[in-house]
Amino acid sequence: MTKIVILTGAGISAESGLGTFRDVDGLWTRYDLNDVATPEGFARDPGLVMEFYNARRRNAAEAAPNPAHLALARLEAALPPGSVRIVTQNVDDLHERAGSRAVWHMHGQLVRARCAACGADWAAPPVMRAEDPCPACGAPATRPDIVWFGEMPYHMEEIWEALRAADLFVAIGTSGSVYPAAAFVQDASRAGAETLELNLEPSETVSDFDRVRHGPASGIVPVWVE
Ligand SMILES: CC(C)NC(=O)[C@H](Cc1c[nH]c2ccccc12)NC(=O)[C@H](CCCC/N=C(/NCCC(=O)O)S[C@H]1O[C@H](COP(=O)(O)OP(=O)(O)OC[C@H]2O[C@@H](n3cnc4c(N)ncnc43)[C@H](O)[C@@H]2O)[C@@H](O)[C@H]1O)NC(=O)OCc1ccccc1
Repeated sequence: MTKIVILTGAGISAESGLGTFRDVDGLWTRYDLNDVATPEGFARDPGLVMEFYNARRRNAAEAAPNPAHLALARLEAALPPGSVRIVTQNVDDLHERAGSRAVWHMHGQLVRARCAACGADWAAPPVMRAEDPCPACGAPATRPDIVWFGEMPYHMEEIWEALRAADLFVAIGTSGSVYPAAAFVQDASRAGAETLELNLEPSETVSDFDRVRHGPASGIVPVWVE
């Protein structure tokens, strides 16, 4: 059974109307990531951070999966169970809303909340406030269930195991500028996997890939899947 690991980034959700980070008018051109995507920024101004993620949660809820998300869900359904694994850096839920099941959110999810005191997590209400009490321990220490810079990504042991067992590694809509995700192509190559980049333009790690196809995800991903 061919094992396929697919890494996705903000580019796959761009055509669903969710801004990317580093493109023209990307999120990091409008917000300082040190203020809104670090534990230090959250400690300094939790209200600003909650506002930032409440707005992104609202945008994601109003967005819809595009043909790239739908094609990946079709691929998973067409192959034997366990053949396709999506590892996404995205915090939106468009993969699941497209029908994908085998999805690891290595940087967390907008639809989840977490307690900064006891670590419990629960389904996030549309609007969250830092002083909201934790349903498990009662502490007024709510934060978005998002992995910020300087924090350990989720599912790392399972991800590395999947990369070691992969026959094919595909990266879709990611600039290859944030680690450890940007090193996955090398991890997969080292383990003998074939590697393919599907992106609007060459990423920062394009030279690490065996094959590349450049163009909008909603066009090139369905063609690759068919
Ligand atoms: C800035 C960078 C240099 N810094 C890091 O990488 C840091 C530090 C670091 C660690 N190791 C290093 C090694 C070297 C240098 C630095 C480091 N990494 C960390 O802090 C990580 C944690 C990082 C996670 C931060 N949280 C995010 N997101 C959640 C928040 C939120 O979403 O608000 S990162 C965030 O930016 C990342 C990059 O974004 P992309 O998704 O790639 O989006 P981008 O805008 O950059 O690019 C979009 C691409 O799409 C393309 N595109 C656009 N439109 C389309 C289209 N229509 N179709 C197709 N493609 C399209 C564009 O051409 C472009 O190429 C994503 O991961 C995204 O999740 N933690 C950690 O390292 O812990 C310890 C550790 C170490 C080893 C092993 C285990 C643990």
